[in-house]
Order: sequence, then structure tokens, then C-alpha cells
Amino acid sequence: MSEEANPFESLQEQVDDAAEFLDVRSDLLERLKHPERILETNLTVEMDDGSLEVFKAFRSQFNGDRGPYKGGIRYHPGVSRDEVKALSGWMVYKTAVVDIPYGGGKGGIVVDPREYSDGEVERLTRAFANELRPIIGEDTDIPAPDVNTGQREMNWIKDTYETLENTTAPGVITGKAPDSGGSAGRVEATGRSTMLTAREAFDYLDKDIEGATVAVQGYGNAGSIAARLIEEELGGTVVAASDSSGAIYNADGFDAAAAKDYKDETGSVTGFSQAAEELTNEELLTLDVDLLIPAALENAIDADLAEDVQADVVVEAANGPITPDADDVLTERDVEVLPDILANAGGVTVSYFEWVQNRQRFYWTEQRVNDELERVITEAFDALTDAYEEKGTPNFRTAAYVVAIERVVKAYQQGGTWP
Ligand SMILES: NC(=O)C1=CN([C@@H]2O[C@H](COP(=O)(O)OP(=O)(O)OC[C@H]3O[C@@H](n4cnc5c(N)ncnc54)[C@H](OP(=O)(O)O)[C@@H]3O)[C@@H](O)[C@H]2O)C=CC1
Ligand SMILES: O=C(O)CCC(=O)C(=O)O
Repeated sequence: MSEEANPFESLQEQVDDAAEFLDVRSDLLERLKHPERILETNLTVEMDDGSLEVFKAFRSQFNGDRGPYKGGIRYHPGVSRDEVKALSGWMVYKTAVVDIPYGGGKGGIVVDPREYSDGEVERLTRAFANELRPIIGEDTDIPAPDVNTGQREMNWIKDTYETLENTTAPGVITGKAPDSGGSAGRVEATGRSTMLTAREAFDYLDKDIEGATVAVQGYGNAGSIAARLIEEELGGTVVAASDSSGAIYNADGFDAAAAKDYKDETGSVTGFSQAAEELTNEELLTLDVDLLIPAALENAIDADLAEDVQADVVVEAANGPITPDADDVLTERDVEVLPDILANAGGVTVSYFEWVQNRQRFYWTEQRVNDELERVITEAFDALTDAYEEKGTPNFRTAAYVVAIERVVKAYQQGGTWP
């Protein structure tokens, strides 16, 4: 194993790599590599037994040149200041590559929510919402779900914000339940853009997705839905899936939706009856499959592991699953990587649709959401491949950053703050 990469340094390296193909002033480039501001706070929460516990929490507002800061809130013991900075920076380039009118932000609490009761998680979430209230808003910073958060937490944050502000402001947060102003299709959106990116990539690379074998690391919101949609809508064969407890494998494939149902019932994919064998996460990542989808956390594939990746195509559902050193190895080995800032952008894109619907108080059908999402992702894919061909970038990631950075710089210049 090589030393664990710092995700914030990875982000900065990705920006630098793209800058080589752009005419961007070095002082302006510096601006694109650092967050504008970060809230760091300690949340004091009452436990069920009456004791108090203190939790560290962050919100990073990286860049707002193209619109309000936008990005999820993560609950995980591995959350850190640098991780949140990186995740907020990736949001800037993600919203730019799909060309939706947002900047980038991200938040997180250092906590494993599974160790706490529902009541304790609710009080923790409301305490965070209380701290966030002065810096979020429908036109300023709009949080959303990420690892270990979902509709429930978004509804609590909306409720706390609206109570404190004495108003209704559903657009202050996205990823809500439909009855609280959530959008049809938001739960599936991240997996759907992963599926659409895989479809476009296989087509571009002249490969057949129908019957392609697929391995998915991480079987939560992003991974399980990507797996199911690739199976249902593209005819792919899901042969492996994993979570934090381990991985399952069946060379003949298994029912991706049934594997998720099993995980929901038992807490893990391991032990699923359609699995022929169990693997480690590392073994899953190095399976000889047509398509590998990392859908868990950062740094899943480092340079050492990249040497052993046998997949032809990797589509990143997770944020930052491949370190820059690993990227170099995969590029060298002709493994095609479709980057996170495109492949998982469905989540924030449908969050944007949710916000538009909230602002207009007019709600769309799921079909309309899915059609608009497909348009956004295919247009972004085309912009990325155009840049890849025109600029001759070494891989699709750098092409995506070229497209995104150009858009952020243009917005900054047009603001008149830079000649
Ligand atoms: N939700 C969204 O809308 C979006 C999410 N993303 C990104 O997608 C990724 C996954 O997020 P999401 O699906 O929402 O999160 P979830 O919490 O729903 O799922 C995360 C999954 O990853 C698994 N996991 C965690 N650690 C490991 C590990 N070391 N090895 C293997 N699996 C592991 C978890 O296992 P277990 O169940 O055992 O905990 C779980 O199955 C993140 O990078 C996130 O930032 C990107 C865009 C939008
Ligand atoms: O839906 C959103 O606003 C953001 C989702 C997110 O956090 C991400 O894309 O990483």
C-alpha cells in the first residue's frame, strides 16, 4: 500500500494537471485551489442517557463564482477539514462541468451515525442546522445528502432552518422527501448519471455495454442504484458488489435489486444467497470485469492497486476514489476512467431541478426529471470528449477539468473582479 493520499492535495493536483492545457494566470489558478471560507464548529448534543457529547463539524464554501455554494453533508468518522475542503472543491468543478448555475460547497460531521439512536442523530442534525443557519440559504449555500445522510436528515435541516427564520424556504436544502418538497428522481439521480456515463463511454469507446460484466464497490445510494440501472436499462451483468463488511461475487451475475433488498434487511451484501463466493474489497477492485464502479469513499484505488486493476473502464460514482498517482498508472495502462465530476453529477443536477421546482412551487414528473438529467449528462459528456480530442489531454479527467475551469474562470472574469 502506498501512503494514503490527502484528498485536498489530490484536488489541487487535478486542477494543476488541467491548467497545463489552459491559459490561466498562476495567481488566478491559486484562487481555484483554495476554499473561500470554512466553518468549523463543535456541536454539543444531549445523549439519550442525559449526558452530553461534542462532535466536530465543518462546512466549506469553496467557490461561488457561478452561483450559490452547493454540495452534500457527510456523516462519517473519517470526515476531516481537508476531506471537506476537497469535496467542496470537487463540487465547484462538478457543477461547472454539467453547467448548472452553482458554485461548490460541502459539509460533514465526524460521527458514525450507526452508533447513535434516531433521537440522538436528530438532535445532532438540528444542532448542525442551527450552526449552519447564518451561512446557508436558498440563494447562498444549499446543502444536500452525502454518505450516511438522506431524506430524513434533509427534512430535519429544512425544518430547523424554517423554524429559526420564521419562513418557508424549501430550496434551502435538496434531497428532501417528496412530501417535504423533494424532487421525483433525486434518490436515483446519482446512480442514474453513473449509468448514463457508462452508456455514453462504452458507446464512445466502441464497446458493448449489453452483457458487460460490472463490479461495484460500495452498495449504498450511488452504488446500488447504478448497479440496478445498468442491469435493468443497459443489460449489463452485475457480478460483484461490496460494502464496508466485504464483497460478494458470482461470475454469472446476480439480481442487483435483490442484493440491495438483502443488504437493507441484514445490513450487508455479504451472505447474499445469489453470491457464489465472498471476496475482500481489494479483490473486487482487481476483478477482470468490463466495468468497475467505485462507489464508496476516496482513495479506494492507489498507485499500487492500480497496477492490478483489470477492468477496461472505470466509472467513478464515488468522489475521489482514485488517487492522482493511481490515475497516472491507469492512464499508462490504457484503463479508461470516467471521472466523478461527470459520472456522479446526477445527484447535484437533480438537486438543481429540485431547487428550481421549490422556487417555482411547481413540481415535475419523474419522467421529466429523468429526461432533463439525460440531456445534461450527455451534453456534458460531449463537451468532455470534445476537450479530450481538441486539447489532447491524457485522460478524460483532465478533459473534464479543462471544461470546468474554463467556465469558472469565465464567470469570475465577467464579474469584473479580474481583468
Ligand atoms: N448520495 C449522493 O447523492 C451522492 C453521493 N456521491 C458519492 O458517492 C459515494 C457514496 O455515497 P452514497 O452512496 O451516498 O453513500 P451511502 O452511505 O449511501 O453508501 C456508501 C457505501 O459505501 C460503503 N463503504 C464505506 N466504506 C467502504 C469501504 N471501505 N469499502 C467498501 N465499501 C465501503 C458503505 O458500506 P456500509 O453500508 O457497510 O456502510 C455503503 O454501502 C461517496 O463518495 C459520495 O460522496 C456523489 C454524488 C452524490
Ligand atoms: O445534491 C447535491 O447538491 C450535492 C451532492 C453531492 O454532495 C455530490 O455530488 O458529491
